Amino acid sequence: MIEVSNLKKSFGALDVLKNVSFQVEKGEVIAVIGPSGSGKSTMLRSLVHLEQVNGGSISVDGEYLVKDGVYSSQQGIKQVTAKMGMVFQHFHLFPHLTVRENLELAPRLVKGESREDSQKKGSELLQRVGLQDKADVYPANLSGGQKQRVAIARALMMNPAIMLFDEPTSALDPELTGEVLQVIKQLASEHMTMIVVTHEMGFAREVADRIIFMDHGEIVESGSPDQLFHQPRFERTRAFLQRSLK
Ligand SMILES: Nc1ncnc2c1ncn2[C@@H]1O[C@H](COP(=O)(O)OP(=O)(O)OP(=O)(O)O)[C@@H](O)[C@H]1O
Repeated sequence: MIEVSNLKKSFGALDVLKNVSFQVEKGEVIAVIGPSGSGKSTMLRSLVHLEQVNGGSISVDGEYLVKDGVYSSQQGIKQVTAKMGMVFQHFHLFPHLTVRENLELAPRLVKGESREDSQKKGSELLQRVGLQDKADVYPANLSGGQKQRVAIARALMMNPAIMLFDEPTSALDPELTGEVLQVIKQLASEHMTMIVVTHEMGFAREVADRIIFMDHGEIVESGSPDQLFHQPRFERTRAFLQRSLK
């Protein structure tokens, strides 16, 4: 359903993505791992047009965001990016809005949903992430784990077909990562299509259907967690895993 081919992205003279290609099927959970600076975030951000690529193609369900380096019309870009919800490392909640208002803003403004509909959906999603009692609280009064769960609920408000997570637990104290990973696991069990950039190897092993290992702007190896964690032929991923577990 997501098809990425020969993606290229440079920042000045720095080639950050070099011919990145992969596909994600409906319902698949992909974990993207790799050293710092390998291009994981840039790849993810390119999918939702937060980065403009220099070449290659991205399509979702056959609709192109960019084809051979040429972007679709504004309308086309909107249609493709609307299929994806994104969750960032640093939450990106609106600080001047309550939790409920953070959730309801985009559905009302972008989709023109009625107050009644967005309130109903907001309450359901807050319940789902275990924060029904925080609806009228401002982000400053939430823990990092709670903020991230609000960010996930906010992304789900737009009914995305695909959820993208960019290191969703990296900014959290270790004791708060579990509550966020639990919500992502719940989505995986409901067969939400997801791409999760993560440094949480245990999570990648447990939840991902497939792991993509990126290094220096390339997908170096990819396979099931079992393959990557245990088979000798995936030696570069294994070497990385051993380094990161030290
Ligand atoms: N806006 C930018 N301008 C210039 N260079 C950038 C920009 N964004 C990213 N880079 C560079 O691109 C490279 C890849 O960055 P990216 O954030 O995609 O890596 P990453 O694999 O997600 O790293 P990390 O795990 O540390 O988040 C890095 O060398 C980074 O410094």
